[in-house]
Amino acid sequence: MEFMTAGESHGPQLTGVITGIPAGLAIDVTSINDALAKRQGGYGRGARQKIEHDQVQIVGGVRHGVTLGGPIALVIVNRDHDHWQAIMDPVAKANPENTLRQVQRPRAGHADLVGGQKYGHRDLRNVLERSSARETAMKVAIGAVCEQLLAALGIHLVGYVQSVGAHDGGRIETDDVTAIKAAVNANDLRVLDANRVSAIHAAIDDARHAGDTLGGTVRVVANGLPAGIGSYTTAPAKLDGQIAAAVMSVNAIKGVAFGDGFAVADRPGSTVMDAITWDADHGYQRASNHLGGLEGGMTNGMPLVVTAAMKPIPTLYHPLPSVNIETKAVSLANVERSDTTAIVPASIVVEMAVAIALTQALCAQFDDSNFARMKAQVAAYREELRRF
Ligand SMILES: Cc1cc2nc3c(=O)[nH]c(=O)nc-3n(C[C@H](O)[C@H](O)[C@H](O)COP(=O)(O)O)c2cc1C
Ligand SMILES: C=C(O[C@@H]1CC(C(=O)O)=C[C@@H](OP(=O)(O)O)[C@H]1O)C(=O)O
Repeated sequence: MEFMTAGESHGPQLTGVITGIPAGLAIDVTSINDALAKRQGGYGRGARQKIEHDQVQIVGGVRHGVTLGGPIALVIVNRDHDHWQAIMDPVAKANPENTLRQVQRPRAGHADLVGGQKYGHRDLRNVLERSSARETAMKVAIGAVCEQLLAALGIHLVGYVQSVGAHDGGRIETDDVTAIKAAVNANDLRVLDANRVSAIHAAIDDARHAGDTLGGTVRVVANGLPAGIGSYTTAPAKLDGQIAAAVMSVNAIKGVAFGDGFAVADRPGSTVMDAITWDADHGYQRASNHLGGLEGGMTNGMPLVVTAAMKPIPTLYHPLPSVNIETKAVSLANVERSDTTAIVPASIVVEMAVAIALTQALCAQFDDSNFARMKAQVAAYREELRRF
């Protein structure tokens, strides 16, 4: 399974194409739109989300709610394009007199300067329109299709905010609880401890008032994966590498870890390895899950636990010094309308990145032509594992 997205942040639409999803998979548009709505939510978002009301249109590869086996084509319209028609027209020639919304003072931490240097753009808007995380709306729609395949195989994912940076340089943690799913759906911050929400809102307010921004960490848990997805045999076949690449490709994600993460480096092996157990009903399991469900580049049947670190939003309303690329004068960086933090949307974008990577691994390992055949193969494989 492969996918591609196209489209600029203020262009007419986002377009997505997915190949390699088997025929015969039921697709529910409502749940794709629910995922899109979650991505638009969260405290600390900028004004753009008041304009957009993301809804997917399926325009290829699905008939009467069931996949056909061909490329699946998806569209999400950018409502904000109405305000940008002349500036972002894909066809009409630019009016050289109209310098409105041109960008010449690159923002540190965004793609502006290096993207301009690499692609030869003097108007850095040509960079930021595509480097914008607006693209993650389509990634979520694609991931929501993947989650439907995974759910039909008994594999369920949830993403949530684990911590948010604080304006004083500290960190506000949210608490892990067992009823992750219910709690995640219960509040807009997708955090698990309601008492923490007001502290997090206050930290985000502080940052906004100071013209500053915040990052944080998000966690994704996937339950129901059979052991042995991925492989130890070659570097590109290792599932941990595939998931890390998918998660790191999300805008502003700067770190990824599995299970207990970087902490394992400081602990003795006896407290990090997960002891092997066996019973007739479940076959092999692990007594703990420090390694986050991965051994040797393969799932081991325990929940997959992925944590990702997001840097603060690069656009600062109190901008850092920059350089005007035309005059070379020291100038404050350009200020674009922006989020103060996007940690809540990041929790669903990272969840969907993991869903895409898992779907790719499953489609590579089992029949990817017909979903009923894939499902039967996965069920037979689960039984083989139980009897091993
Ligand atoms: C959901 C989401 C929303 C974002 N919103 C903004 C934003 O409003 N302003 C901004 O400057 N960066 C925003 N970012 C981050 C930038 O897109 C990102 O930092 C930039 O593309 C540079 O890529 P890098 O941080 O991966 O190096 C957002 C990221 C995500 C995941
Ligand atoms: C549009 C989205 O996020 C955008 C991501 C983004 C960036 O630089 O990454 C900058 C902002 O764009 P705008 O200037 O149009 O408000 C965000 O709103 C979205 O998430 O739907």
